[in-house]
Amino acid sequence: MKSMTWLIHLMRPYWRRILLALILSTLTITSHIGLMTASAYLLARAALHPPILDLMVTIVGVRFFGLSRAVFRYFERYVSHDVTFRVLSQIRVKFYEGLEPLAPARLFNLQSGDLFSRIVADVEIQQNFFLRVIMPPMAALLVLCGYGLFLANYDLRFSVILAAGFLLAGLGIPWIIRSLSQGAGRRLVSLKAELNTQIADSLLGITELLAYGQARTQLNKIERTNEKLAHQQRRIARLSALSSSLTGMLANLSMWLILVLGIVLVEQGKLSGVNLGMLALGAFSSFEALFPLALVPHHLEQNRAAADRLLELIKAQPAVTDQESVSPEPKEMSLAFQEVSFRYGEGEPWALQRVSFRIPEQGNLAIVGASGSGKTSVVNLLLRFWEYDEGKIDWGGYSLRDYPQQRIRDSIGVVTQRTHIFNATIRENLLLANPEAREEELIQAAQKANLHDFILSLPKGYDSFVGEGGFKLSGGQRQRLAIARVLLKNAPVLILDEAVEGLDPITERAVMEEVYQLMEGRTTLIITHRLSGMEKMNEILVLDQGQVVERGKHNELLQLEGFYRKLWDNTVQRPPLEDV
Ligand SMILES: Nc1ncnc2c1ncn2[C@@H]1O[C@H](COP(=O)(O)OP(=O)(O)OP(=O)(O)O)[C@@H](O)[C@H]1O
Repeated sequence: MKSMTWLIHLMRPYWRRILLALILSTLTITSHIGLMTASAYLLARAALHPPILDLMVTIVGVRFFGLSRAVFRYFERYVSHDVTFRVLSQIRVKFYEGLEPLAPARLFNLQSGDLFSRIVADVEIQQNFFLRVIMPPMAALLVLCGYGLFLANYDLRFSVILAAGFLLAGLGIPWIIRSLSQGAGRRLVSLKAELNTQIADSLLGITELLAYGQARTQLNKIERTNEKLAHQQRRIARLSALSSSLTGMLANLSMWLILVLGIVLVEQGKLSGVNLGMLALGAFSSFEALFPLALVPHHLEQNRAAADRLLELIKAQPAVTDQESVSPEPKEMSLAFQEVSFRYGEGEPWALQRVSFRIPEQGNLAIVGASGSGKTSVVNLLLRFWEYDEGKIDWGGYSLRDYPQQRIRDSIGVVTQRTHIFNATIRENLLLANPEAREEELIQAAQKANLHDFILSLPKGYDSFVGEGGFKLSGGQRQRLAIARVLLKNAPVLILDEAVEGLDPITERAVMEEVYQLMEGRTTLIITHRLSGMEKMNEILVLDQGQVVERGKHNELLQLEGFYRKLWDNTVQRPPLEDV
């Protein structure tokens, strides 16, 4: 129910347009009724051969209703779709507003296909809410009142027959269809989401599927889900056809009942014979308002299921929330962890336990350790993606929690192993870090990152497209682009999280040289499990299972003959770059 209240709340600002759409929809059906009644009356009168002038008003009426039906239909479609698309854009805005604070912590649990399905399909479904759920019953009610009153002018029993037909077709048939559909609407929504998830997953992993010869198996899985979806869609199509026939039958029945009653009244001299066809055909055509009603419960169910999925996400509690207090100004660009403990969720193992370190302004620190030891978790906390459970993180003399998240992120430049390159030009990818950067600054950053010459060698230089995920760039070029971004951002704090992971040894060392230059004048945290260049670091922290097991300088740690020594011995030692 909450989700329906949410949707209605979003529609409230457009109540004038909604009212107009409703009036236009009622007028369209009224014109249809008018056309049928006027035509039937005209035929009946014409059969009596009256003077042509007596028929003029009716002839004009037939022409008028014939035209007005088309005109009202046009404007009704225009206004109702305009309202629908306005509401859809509101939903999208609200959804993105709700989604943003959840990134990345709360979104990790969702598969990309599922998220995509919510963003696109679940939002799109809401276009049915006004067009197929709210408007049809209201228009039907107005038509019943209008034509019922018209019939009551001749005999109240006509109105009773019409009301009974409307009740059966407007409530009885939807009830039957709802019972027969047995939650098909909800299943359709979840099957579509499942199909999207499977397709997205398969596309992302297409290389692995091909390499392991599993493409056919995955395709079969998709086909099975697709078949289940098609089965549900066929069921809905059958029910839709059934509902149309039942409504048509009731329309005919009501028409016949009105006709029979009319004949009796004509025989009793209480009704003129020329009105007979008009009243019966008018009743028949008024059922046009009832055809969409049978599927209202089905659409409502789909809307609720999709809106529930949207609300589930945007009403989720963000992992980190900004405090109300005014943001302090850091006294200096230093960073300190004091006995910090953290885990990703209640009941999960500790990712960090009582970790302490301090990086003075413009100082540097490296955190090394085996895979899964908690290195990236340190970065996640510093960037305020997650909230730490115990201890204190201090930034420039104040608790990290005192700063708004954006304030912290504005001061940090990050180069990670998975630098995301957007499907745009090199220029646009660079400007992401500083949209105001001038051309000279752009070139300077690219030169310092050793990327400028490569960019110039491309046919369109800085305006060359790099493809989705930067597939036209090599691993080294991608990391250099990330370094150029950090240079452009010119942030006082630098975090390098496995920045050279996945690069060949020569490129790794070349990129590392650029990274070390980047460190100058910046407070730097390097996360790595490769130990080349560690002798340049002021302090090295060795993490194992979330705990600091060793700390000190490179040579001191080697002499300890402990964990670091083991890591060092297992790392292939490479000669300096000049010797390569
Ligand atoms: N989003 C998450 N939800 C739950 N647990 C997580 C999440 N991310 C990491 N972990 C767990 O936290 C622990 C520390 O992970 P972390 O990514 O910090 O290690 P790491 O040292 O950076 O590893 P790697 O070098 O492989 O990147 C691991 O046991 C990991 O399984």
